[in-house]
Parts: sequence; C-alpha cells; structure tokens
Amino acid sequence: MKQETTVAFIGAGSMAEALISGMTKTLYQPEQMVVTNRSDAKRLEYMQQTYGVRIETDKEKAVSEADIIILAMKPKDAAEGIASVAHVINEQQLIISLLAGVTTEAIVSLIGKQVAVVRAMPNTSAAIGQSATAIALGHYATDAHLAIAKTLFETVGIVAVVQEQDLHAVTGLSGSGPAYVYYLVEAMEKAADEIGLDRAVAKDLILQTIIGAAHMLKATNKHPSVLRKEVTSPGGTTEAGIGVLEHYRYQEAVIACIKRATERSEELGQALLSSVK
Ligand SMILES: NC(=O)C1=CN([C@@H]2O[C@H](COP(=O)(O)OP(=O)(O)OC[C@H]3O[C@@H](n4cnc5c(N)ncnc54)[C@H](OP(=O)(O)O)[C@@H]3O)[C@@H](O)[C@H]2O)C=CC1
Ligand SMILES: O=C(O)[C@@H]1CCC=N1
Repeated sequence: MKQETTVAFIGAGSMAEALISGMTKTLYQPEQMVVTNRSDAKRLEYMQQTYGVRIETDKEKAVSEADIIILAMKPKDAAEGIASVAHVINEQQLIISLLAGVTTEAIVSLIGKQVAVVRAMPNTSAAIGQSATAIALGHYATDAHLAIAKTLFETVGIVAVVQEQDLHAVTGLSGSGPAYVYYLVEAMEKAADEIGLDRAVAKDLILQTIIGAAHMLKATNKHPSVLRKEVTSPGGTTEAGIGVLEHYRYQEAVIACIKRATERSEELGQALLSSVK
C-alpha cells in the first residue's frame, strides 16, 4: 500500500473499529484513514483518540479525498448513506463494501456511476489480525482492484477470493461465526457456575480449551470428528456429555443456525433493493 493512499470509512461502528484496529497495527498509518459517520460525534472522537485516525463530520469531504472508500454502515442505512455521497464519488476510486447481503450491482446502481466495487465479508477478529475474510469482484472492478482489496484485508487476517453469489453463505458462516463461538463460551461459563467452579478459574480453563482446540484443528489437520473421538473414552465423561448434545440435536441446531444466517443475508440485500424501488 503506497504511503499516501487514503482510506475513508463511512460508518464508525464495530466492524469499522475492528478493521481500523487491525490495519493500524500493520501497513497503514493512522493518518491515512479518515472516519465519518451519520451523527455520533462522541464515537468519532473515541476513534480519533484510540487509533489516531483522522475524523470528519463532513462526509462529502472525507469521501471526495479518499482513494478507497469503505462502506461500513448497516445495510438498512446503506441507501441513504450511499446516496448522500454518490455525487462526490468518481470512477478512479475503489469502493469496498462490508454490507451484509447487498450486491455490488445494487451499490453501483445507488452510486449511479461505473465504479469499481469489491464486496468483502470480514469478521470482528480483524481487530487482532485474525479475521477470516472473503472478497468478491463487482462488475467494474478489475484484478488490480481485487489485489488492492486482498492486500488491505491480509493486514487483518486471511483472505479467500470467492464468487459474489457465495458471499451470503460466507456471511452466515464466518461473518457471523465469531458470535456462535462466543455463544458457546457463554454457555460454558453458565455451566461452570452451575457446577460450582470458581468463575475466574473457569474463565481461564474455558479460554485455553477453545484456543487449544482451534490450534489442534490447525496444527494436526485432522478431521474434527477424529479429534473428537480422541477425547472420547468409551464409557467416559465425554461420551456421556456428547450424548446429551445429540439428544438436543446440537449439530442440527448449528447447521440450521448457519442456514438461517445465510438466508438472512439474502433478505438484507432484497430489503435494500425494495427500499430504493
Ligand atoms: N459487526 C460485524 O461483525 C460485521 C459487520 N459487517 C457489516 O459491516 C457493516 C457495519 O456493521 P457494524 O459495524 O456492526 O454496525 P454498527 O451499527 O456498529 O455501525 C454502523 C455505523 O454506520 C454509521 N451510519 C449509519 N448511517 C449512516 C449514514 N447515512 N452515513 C454515514 N454513516 C452512517 C453509524 O453512524 P451513527 O452511529 O452516527 O448513526 C455507525 O457508525 C454492516 O453492513 C454489516 O453488515 C460485516 C462483517 C462483520
Ligand atoms: O449480523 C450481521 O448482520 C453482521 C454481518 C455479519 C456479522 N455481523
């Protein structure tokens, strides 16, 4: 990334913060980034104080001066947010959209110019350089744009290049994915309380259990079912515990969860299209 490249974030919420936190630890200087939002001035001040980025209440100014524009508002706010800056966007700029479910075609149409759009689905682990991000090319985006986006997201984790139609599934799987893991940890912490373990001790044990299992998956490359069987002694505690998970159809619940999240991504895209018709 050349030093003088400017990245404007439209939206200063959780995902913008995760990306800025990760990006400023690597290739990017905080001064290369300008952050704007709808109205929350305190939030902008927080971003400036925490990360040293530039902030701008004048969205048009932030956008017109940027090389890369990152759309980081909620899908429901995208039509209004994009329309408010479309007139200052030009075809030399690269638009990177984080909007769940919203197609590059819809974004091009809202901007009303033949502008390069790369659609991305990172996750909040970007904050510590551990995002699993997928990116896809819009109609007017070239391989050079893809390379720029890939370099940008590689500063915050791994990047997979996918066809745009696969981004709904990616959103349901790895975009929302950290929340599924946090939900499991919440349940483990509740269970630890109920079985009478000291909270601080349980917290450390749970965390290391999750980290250890994730590292085992990566380091051994063994199928998760093989690793699970290695834990499960016949007639032992794991078998008894997994039996309860099977009774509650745990795997079916997780599969249904990811399918529903995928479907919701499609709905969010449709809702935006209906709102601008
Ligand atoms: N959170 C996540 O894990 C992930 C989110 N995403 C996507 O990232 C996007 C942002 O999500 P998230 O950060 O969670 O959302 P947040 O609700 O945390 O933040 C949304 C931001 O958008 C701003 N905003 C709203 N309307 C406008 C507007 N018209 N012009 C400028 N800024 C506006 C808000 O400003 P204000 O507060 O002033 O209203 C706020 O700063 C979404 O599209 C989501 O689908 C993608 C991957 C993962
Ligand atoms: O919940 C959402 O809609 C966003 C997209 C993926 C993660 N958070």
